[in-house]
Amino acid sequence: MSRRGNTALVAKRSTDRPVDTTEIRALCESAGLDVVGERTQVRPRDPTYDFGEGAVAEMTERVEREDVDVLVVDDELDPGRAFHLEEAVSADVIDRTRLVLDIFAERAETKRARLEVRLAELKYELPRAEAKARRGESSGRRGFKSGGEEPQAAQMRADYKQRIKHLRDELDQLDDADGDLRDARRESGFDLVALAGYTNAGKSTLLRRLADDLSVEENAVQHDDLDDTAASRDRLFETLDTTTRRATVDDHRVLLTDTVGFVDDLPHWLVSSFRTTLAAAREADAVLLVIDATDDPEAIRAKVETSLAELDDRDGTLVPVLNKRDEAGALDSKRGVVADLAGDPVVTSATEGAGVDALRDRLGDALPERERVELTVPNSDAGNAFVSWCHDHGTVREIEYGDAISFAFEGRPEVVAKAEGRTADFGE
Ligand SMILES: Nc1nc2c(ncn2[C@@H]2O[C@H](COP(=O)(O)OP(=O)(O)OP(=O)(O)O)[C@@H](O)[C@H]2O)c(=O)[nH]1
Ligand SMILES: [Mg+2]
Repeated sequence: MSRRGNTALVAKRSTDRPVDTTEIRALCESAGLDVVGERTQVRPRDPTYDFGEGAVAEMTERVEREDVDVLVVDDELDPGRAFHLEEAVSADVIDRTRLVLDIFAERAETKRARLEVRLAELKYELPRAEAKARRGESSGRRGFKSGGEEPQAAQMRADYKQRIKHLRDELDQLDDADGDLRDARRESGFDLVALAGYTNAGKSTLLRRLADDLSVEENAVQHDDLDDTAASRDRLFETLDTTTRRATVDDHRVLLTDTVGFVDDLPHWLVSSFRTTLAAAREADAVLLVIDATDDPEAIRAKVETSLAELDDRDGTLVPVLNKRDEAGALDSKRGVVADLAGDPVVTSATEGAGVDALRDRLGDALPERERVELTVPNSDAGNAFVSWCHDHGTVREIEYGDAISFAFEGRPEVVAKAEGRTADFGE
């Protein structure tokens, strides 16, 4: 972040009372800003400043008096309003989207997350750069060229578009690679489970509860945020990169993937920049939708509705999880709200471990049906090697060794089909 300092004043305008600044303050904190005060206003959007002139004058005075570096506006500001406001208050003005982008940029660790953040930033910057170019052109250079656009502005737009296209292409390639990786994982006998839900709901904490001690992580993440620092910090968007760990659920070998949390009021183009992390959820065999039980029932309703819309075209079964029961107070109505929208939730406390066994049971039921076949192979080196392969790709039961080895094998249908194909190779 290229700001001078981190002292922030929060400003929020709304047409409805009360004007709630809880979330924008939490976002500021996540961005490392020190919020020294707030100015809220109930009124329609002002065409020049977003806020009314009186509020702007007051904010200007506070910026001066309290040495504020940044005015954080809880709204998406169009380029014109942002410019006017910045001129008026003499501080950096950051809108909600920019703030979220700053947090994303700071958290992004994998190549994918960095590309996604950069893509989102370019999409955010393009209209603002255009507005700036227009302001520059309208002051003094008007009439320089008759008709058409100023060459500089046109060139700038073309550059942005080119960079955006380039990033999209790179991300598409990563997507393809991800799809291939998911196929390979399924063929290796893993069921794929994703954790989705709003930021701060407890997804990563729950993932740690469910995961086997032994973790496999092939996600080029340099430092594993799941281990010693894992006493989960209460910051939003703690998880920006998807992280995958192994778990065992009812004999199913499972890969659990954590995803970036949803947040309200983000423009759609920003959410779509992070579509690849959502792909992990959409294409999983089961999705744990983690819901923060400390929210009030109405907030829970709104969040579950949004989450379901994001996951609308998913392939797998959805398992709702109402987490943080240790802090949530009365649960009946909250549970009812979730049950109405998404089915009866499993109630958990990820920090205390309560409900985790029940969650494993529900997850076991949600995973794809497994097939079972009876197999017989020669009791030879090749036969024994095949049995080890079966252990690695599914569940081996009722094994008997004699002249031949016979056993029951259970696994994902594609794995069972492959196993049957391989027994055919033993001839006879
Ligand atoms: N009291 C209580 N706190 C919890 C519980 N589960 C998680 N938390 C806390 O909630 C905060 C957020 O937990 P995370 O697991 O990081 O949440 P997340 O959903 O992964 O958040 P993002 O990565 O930002 O999307 C942390 O401070 C956790 O310790 C719970 O069951 N009870
Ligand atoms: Mg997380």
